[in-house]
Amino acid sequence: MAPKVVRWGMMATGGIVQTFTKDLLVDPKTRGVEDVCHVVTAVASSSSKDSADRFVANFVEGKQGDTKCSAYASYKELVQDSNVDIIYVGTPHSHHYQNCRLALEHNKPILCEKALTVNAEQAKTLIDEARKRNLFFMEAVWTRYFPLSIEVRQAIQDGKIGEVIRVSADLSIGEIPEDKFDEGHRMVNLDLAGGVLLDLGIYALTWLFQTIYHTLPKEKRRAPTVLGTAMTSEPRTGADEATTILLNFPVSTPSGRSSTHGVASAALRAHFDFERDSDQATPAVRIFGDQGEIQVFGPIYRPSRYRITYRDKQKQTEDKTFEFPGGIHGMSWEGDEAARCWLVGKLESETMSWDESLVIMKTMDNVRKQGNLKYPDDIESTEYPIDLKKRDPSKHVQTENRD
Ligand SMILES: NC(=O)C1=CN([C@@H]2O[C@H](COP(=O)(O)OP(=O)(O)OC[C@H]3O[C@@H](n4cnc5c(N)ncnc54)[C@H](OP(=O)(O)O)[C@@H]3O)[C@@H](O)[C@H]2O)C=CC1
Ligand SMILES: O=C1OC[C@@H](O)[C@H](O)[C@H]1O
Repeated sequence: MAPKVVRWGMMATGGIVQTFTKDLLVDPKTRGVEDVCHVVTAVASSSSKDSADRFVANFVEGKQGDTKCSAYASYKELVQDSNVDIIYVGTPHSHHYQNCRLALEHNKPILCEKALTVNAEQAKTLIDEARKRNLFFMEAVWTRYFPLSIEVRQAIQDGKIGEVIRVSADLSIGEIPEDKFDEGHRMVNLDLAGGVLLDLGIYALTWLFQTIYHTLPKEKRRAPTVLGTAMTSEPRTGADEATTILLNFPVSTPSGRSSTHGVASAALRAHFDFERDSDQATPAVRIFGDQGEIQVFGPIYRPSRYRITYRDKQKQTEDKTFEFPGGIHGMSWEGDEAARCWLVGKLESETMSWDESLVIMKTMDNVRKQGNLKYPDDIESTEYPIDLKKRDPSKHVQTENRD
């Protein structure tokens, strides 16, 4: 049977939208996907029509046969385009709430970049709105859809390492912020909800949640308590440049244990593993079970290798490495998932459910409260519409993507 075609509309023309578009337009058959395929039928830039035109010329034209792609100079025109099935929101997370409200208001399903919003109240408002309007809505946490992540979750559910006692996960990127990011960069700019918690810490939390919380049957999933946090401010902007979090997940195991611990960390100046490309590499995620351990090698947003070691020395250590088929960066799998969900009329993806997005946002709210980290009132607000602070697009520093 011919694959079903899903028509995407891209909201923004920045770094991540470019990467996502490139991945989406790689032939799905290269990754064994036969049921869906993707085209990009519209792109919008809030800075200029020129930027949207350039995007179409560089990333879309010539990559999807005869399918045409419109270029718009406003997000409003994009959400009004009837040739678009689903919108990918790739703006800074400070803007997700306003941008998603706009799309939902025009009855468009959404795949929205992480972090879903700035706070849990905004996330809940969007979820309620999507539910009310019967629209698909998903946080684009790409890593969850990697074959590697699926296998690791399955290994835990199969009991390969016994009961999970503790999980630690780190995403520290080893950059000197004063050299790497000017004060306007989204990584450190509070007006764009900059800082490591929402940008990088969310991956460490993703690993804790997908291995401890998500591997339980739905009715047994309980929000963790936040036992402790440490937060360091970036000297120029006050954004968090290092955050460490200790979580306690309530569980109920056959052996009578009632909690599983999670330790999540993220930082700009430290690095998860300076030896990452050598045979001295150390794992950035460690899932400690009572019968063994699963180690995932970083960067944890795009891991390609894991190892399982066993208490029982008769059992062989297992090492597994993954390829990125068709030369993809790794974002196509979440695109396939969103397309499939939308095609069958699902409102949410099981793998990144509304419940889990919300629990994670609540956890991050709690961490920020303890660290006394606030963003400007307009980006914390649930009011809609708000004209967020104007920027000068000529001063915008576009993110380059790391591998
Ligand atoms: N999943 C992943 O691997 C990654 C996810 N991300 C997430 O994607 C989002 C965007 O990041 P990224 O693409 O790196 O950022 P960029 O700065 O490269 O691009 C963001 C784009 O958003 C649009 N935009 C709208 N309003 C603003 C504003 N006030 N300031 C700046 N840009 C604005 C601009 O596009 P235009 O002018 O065309 O409207 C801009 O190019 C973030 O939420 C981030 O967390 C980022 C990197 C990797
Ligand atoms: O989501 C992300 O993943 C990759 C990182 O390089 C980037 O800063 C972050 O936003």
